[in-house]
Amino acid sequence: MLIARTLPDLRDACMRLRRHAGSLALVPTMGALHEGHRTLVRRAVASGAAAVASVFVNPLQFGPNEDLALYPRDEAGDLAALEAEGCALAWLPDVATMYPDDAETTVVVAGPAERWEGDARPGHFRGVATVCAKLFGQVRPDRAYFGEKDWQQLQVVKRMAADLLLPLEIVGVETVREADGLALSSRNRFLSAAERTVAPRLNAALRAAAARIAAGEAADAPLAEARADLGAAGFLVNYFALVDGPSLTPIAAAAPDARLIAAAKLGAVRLLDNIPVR
Ligand SMILES: Nc1ncnc2c1ncn2[C@@H]1O[C@H](COP(=O)(O)OP(=O)(O)OP(=O)(O)O)[C@@H](O)[C@H]1O
Ligand SMILES: CC(C)(CO)[C@@H](O)C(=O)[O-]
Ligand code: BAL
Repeated sequence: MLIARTLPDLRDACMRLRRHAGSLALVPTMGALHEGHRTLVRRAVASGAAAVASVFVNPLQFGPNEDLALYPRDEAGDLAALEAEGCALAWLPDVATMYPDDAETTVVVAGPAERWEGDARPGHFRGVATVCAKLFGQVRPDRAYFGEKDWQQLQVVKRMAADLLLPLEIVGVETVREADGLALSSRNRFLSAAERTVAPRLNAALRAAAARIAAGEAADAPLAEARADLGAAGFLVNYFALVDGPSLTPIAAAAPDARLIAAAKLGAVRLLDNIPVR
């Protein structure tokens, strides 16, 4: 596996890989890689392209009171995992490369970036869209892989790529879960043992509400009951909503592309999850 830490090294590696494999597939990550990330890399490798994974903890997507300083970092473990999955190139830029002092441009997506995570984390999607636009410009991949676990992020990146006429395909990959339903996330390691036993209830509440809504019930009561049950179990529910999947606008009942999305805090850890309603 090649490792690039500077733009000249990245350009050289990408040119060689493109010549050899014909196409490039990018997996953007913030490191602390787990089976969810590894699944994205496997999907990229299976596409026949040379897989490029970026590892960059992006300061622009963290709010002033968020966990940037505490975000888990494990470069040696990340490189070993990427190599084991057949990744061709690891791109490990530093902050000065991604955000030169004289930079004056950021990317702001409206529509799917509004509401939900957009409300809970002001500026977050500006940071995500900006860093993804830069990564796409640096690597020039034919495809980029994102997890459905961060559903709203996936829709924001798809919207940005379409609106800016970027010549790449954005591929969504189904959420990888623990056996008890908890979506894998780098932040799960901060759950206490007691919180870890409660955490799968978020996914269970989504599945219970989805079954009722898919059976024809209006969303109000299942959503209200899910919020109340999760509150009683110790979650601080941020949102638990039925939306149109691509646009993230709230809807009142089942529809094609309907999706249940939720964010809830358990102790210090903010958990995200979502599932289709069908
Ligand atoms: N359980 C999962 N299943 C599928 N994809 C995932 C999963 N967890 C993360 N990803 C995807 O991996 C990519 C990188 O995510 P990131 O590095 O933020 O990891 P994370 O585990 O989501 O961390 P965080 O704790 O910040 O949510 C994103 O496209 C994300 O959606
Ligand atoms: C897409 C991403 C790598 C951009 O920093 C990040 O938001 C993430 O890890 O999901
Ligand atoms: N997985 C989304 C990145 C973040 O929480 O900032």
